[in-house]
Amino acid sequence: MLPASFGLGNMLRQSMNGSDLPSTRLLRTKLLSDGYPVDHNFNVLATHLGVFSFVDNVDLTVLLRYLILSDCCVGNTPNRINPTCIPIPVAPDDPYLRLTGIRCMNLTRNPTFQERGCISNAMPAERYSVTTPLIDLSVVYGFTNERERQIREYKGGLLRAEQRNGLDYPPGTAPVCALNRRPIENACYEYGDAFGGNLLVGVYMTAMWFYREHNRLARKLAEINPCWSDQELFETARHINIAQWQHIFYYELMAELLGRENALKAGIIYDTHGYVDDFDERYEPGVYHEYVVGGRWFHTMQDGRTDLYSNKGEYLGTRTTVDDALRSGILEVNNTEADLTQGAFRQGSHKIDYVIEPDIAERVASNIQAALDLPAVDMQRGRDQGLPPYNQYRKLCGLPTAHKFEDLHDVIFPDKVEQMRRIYYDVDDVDVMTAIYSEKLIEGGYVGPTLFCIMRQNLVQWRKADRHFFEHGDIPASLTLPQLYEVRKSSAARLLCDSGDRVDQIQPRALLRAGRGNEIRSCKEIPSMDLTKWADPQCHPKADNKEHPIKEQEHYANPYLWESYNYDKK
Ligand code: HEM
Repeated sequence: MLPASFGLGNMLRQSMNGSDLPSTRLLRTKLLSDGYPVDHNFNVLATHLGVFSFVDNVDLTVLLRYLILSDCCVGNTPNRINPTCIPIPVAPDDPYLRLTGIRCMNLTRNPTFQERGCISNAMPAERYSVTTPLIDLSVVYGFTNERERQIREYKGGLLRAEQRNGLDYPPGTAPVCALNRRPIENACYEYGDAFGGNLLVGVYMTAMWFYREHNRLARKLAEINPCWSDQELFETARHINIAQWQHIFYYELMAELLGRENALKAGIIYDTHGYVDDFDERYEPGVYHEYVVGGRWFHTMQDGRTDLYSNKGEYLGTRTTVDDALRSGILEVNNTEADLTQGAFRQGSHKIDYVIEPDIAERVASNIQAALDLPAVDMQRGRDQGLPPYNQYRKLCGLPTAHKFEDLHDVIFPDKVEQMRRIYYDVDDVDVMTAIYSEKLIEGGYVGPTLFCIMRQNLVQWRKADRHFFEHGDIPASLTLPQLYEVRKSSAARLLCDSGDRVDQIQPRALLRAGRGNEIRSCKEIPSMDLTKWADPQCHPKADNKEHPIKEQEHYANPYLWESYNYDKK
């Protein structure tokens, strides 16, 4: 969003006085605390879909570099010689690590286009990422034609799957889970993106639901259109699957996190039953550096525990979330997938605030590294990706430039500003990610004003840049209006009912805690898509194929998702 800011030779930006910027571990421990508060609004399913959405549009292969291969903390001292090293110093009086002797956290720079010889070293370092930078289920389908060929069955439009207990599973042969130094349980799934897809529990559960959902859609479409080829079935199932993911992502997850009213005003979502033709060929599909750095704010909502529940709602136990990274095989041990799925919509997420769950703050790399503080890494990544100081984003986002620390009081709590004043040399040194972790939340949303401004820019850009965005009606491949109307019935609740492991009841707004107005109820009461709207006249020559007009009272395809908004309007 803004020109990159690096030091000489693309090293990390320096402080206004020419010294290194302060340790992000120091900033993190002074500004954010460790603790266990539970959110009253969101549940763990929102976290799962959130992290899945990021893996859908950016890759985390940088982890392979520093978790497995590098040592940027030789002898517990930050390595300043190796240019790929950006370790985080730990102060001797660190509140948690003072007794351990750990004085350095291992971290390497993101891979860049420069390293691959694609652009000159004289240009600002540019992060290299291989995933498609759109909301397009690339975790499930992959991001190359070659990978798509590997995961397709080439029969009935299906993705390759093994059937166990009446459920589809992708083949379980991906070698990537060997990176977790724990016993490998049976499977590590061949999702389209095998690394990203198996990475974290939220990702491999969500990838599983959408993988199965593809096959469910393909089988239904084959019943409706027996004359369709494998290719037609595959393309249409994938089109519907991506369309419903975009609907869930924009109208359910983002609408709740940013505030529905805010998202409407910003042109992120629309209050309409028709098409939204906002495709604009001047916009390029892409992910802003600020979006993937700023999005890390949601690490605050990540719980360190993933609870197991029976489908009657009885608490069965809990798992340590960070230990389950790269360990998707656990899903098929006993009833783990079914129990974690129940837990996902019954367990409150970690509260979205300034307190970080201790495992996320102290040992996010599980047993692979002695200590790793994720929010500190998040702040360091802002520097690694060349984000200029916070003051420049204030200007970009319509806030006045701060000339002294006290000027930050408009959007940051005074006690946090006071900490910043003590740690930074100059107000122009303040990192944008440090500020995102410190800003007061906007009215009706769960992000501060700078992150809102950043997310708005990317979310609007994705809609405008993606010719195939589900609400666009102006290309031959667009959904017809009756089909669009069906996609607008989709929801996370329906996805779990159709493609989760043994879900027969759920609350309609499944990302939110169950309770009054959002009671857990039978899946029969959760709106579902009518796939006969995809019936092909060529397979049904005698049928009445006229399109039926949509009635006004059917305005909102899934009334549950708009409930809070209509309530607020009243
Ligand atoms: C078990 C839970 C989670 C763990 C263990 C985890 C861990 C990580 C790690 C290790 C990184 C890379 C750190 C680096 O830059 O070197 C990362 C990046 C990131 N995470 Fe998480 N995370 C979790 C949940 C979430 C959630 C719930 C969200 C958002 C809803 C999220 C959003 C992000 C984003 C946006 C990035 C940056 C991606 C990139 O730049 O490639 N994470 N996370």
